[in-house]
Amino acid sequence: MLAIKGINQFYGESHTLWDLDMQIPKGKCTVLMGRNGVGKTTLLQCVMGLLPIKSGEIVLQGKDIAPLSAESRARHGVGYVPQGRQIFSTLTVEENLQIGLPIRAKGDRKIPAFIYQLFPVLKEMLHRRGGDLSGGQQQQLAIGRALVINPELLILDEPTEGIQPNIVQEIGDIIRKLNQELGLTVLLVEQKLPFARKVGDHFCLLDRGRAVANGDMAMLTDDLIKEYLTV
Ligand SMILES: Nc1ncnc2c1ncn2[C@@H]1O[C@H](COP(=O)(O)OP(=O)(O)OP(=O)(O)O)[C@@H](O)[C@H]1O
Repeated sequence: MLAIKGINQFYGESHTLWDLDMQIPKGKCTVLMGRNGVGKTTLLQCVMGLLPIKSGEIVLQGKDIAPLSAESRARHGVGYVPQGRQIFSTLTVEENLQIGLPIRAKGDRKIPAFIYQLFPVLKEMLHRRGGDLSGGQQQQLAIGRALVINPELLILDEPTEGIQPNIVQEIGDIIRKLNQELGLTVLLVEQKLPFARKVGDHFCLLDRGRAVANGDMAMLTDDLIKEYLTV
């Protein structure tokens, strides 16, 4: 689905991603893992076109999208749930959802009903301000907003960060459902190992801006965890 080929990224003089290769298999849920500061968010932002890369390719279904704008990448079917959710707190739930509508085909610019079926709370709170929602509700809104563009690839940056445990499980169930029932390919950053194991089919490990290991989730051994994840 997505092949990241030899990308290098810099913040000014600071070389952050190094010759990074990664494969995100179609129809699978891939969990991107690594300690704080290894470059996970930077990588997702490069894929989304929110940060420039110095070299390399980002190939989505056979096409290099690296030269394209962020908006154009969304039009190619890449949905994004950013770290910290980035809900517009003074806009209503409905207005937050409407942000993705211009990406949809002309004549079909309405919020798809399945989003309210997945997240009934959004329907109930349609006219409330985003800032009035709880953390868990805001995360549901952020996922719902990303789904408005009908993505084929959904990218989520730490969707469980700062969320109550009972809602974490709900978010996990929804990610599985999007992946298994609606067929979305999912790439998510996750720090919590039990959650990663529960929702992920596949893992990729980053260490200091380099991809160091990947494979089926069952291959995430204690040795790898000790070397690249344990703080
Ligand atoms: N805007 C920026 N300017 C300069 N350096 C940055 C910037 N954003 C991140 N960095 C640095 O780039 C490196 C990678 O950061 P990044 O946020 O991608 O890591 P991460 O793995 O997502 O970490 P976390 O798990 O804490 O979110 C870190 O050393 C960080 O300090």
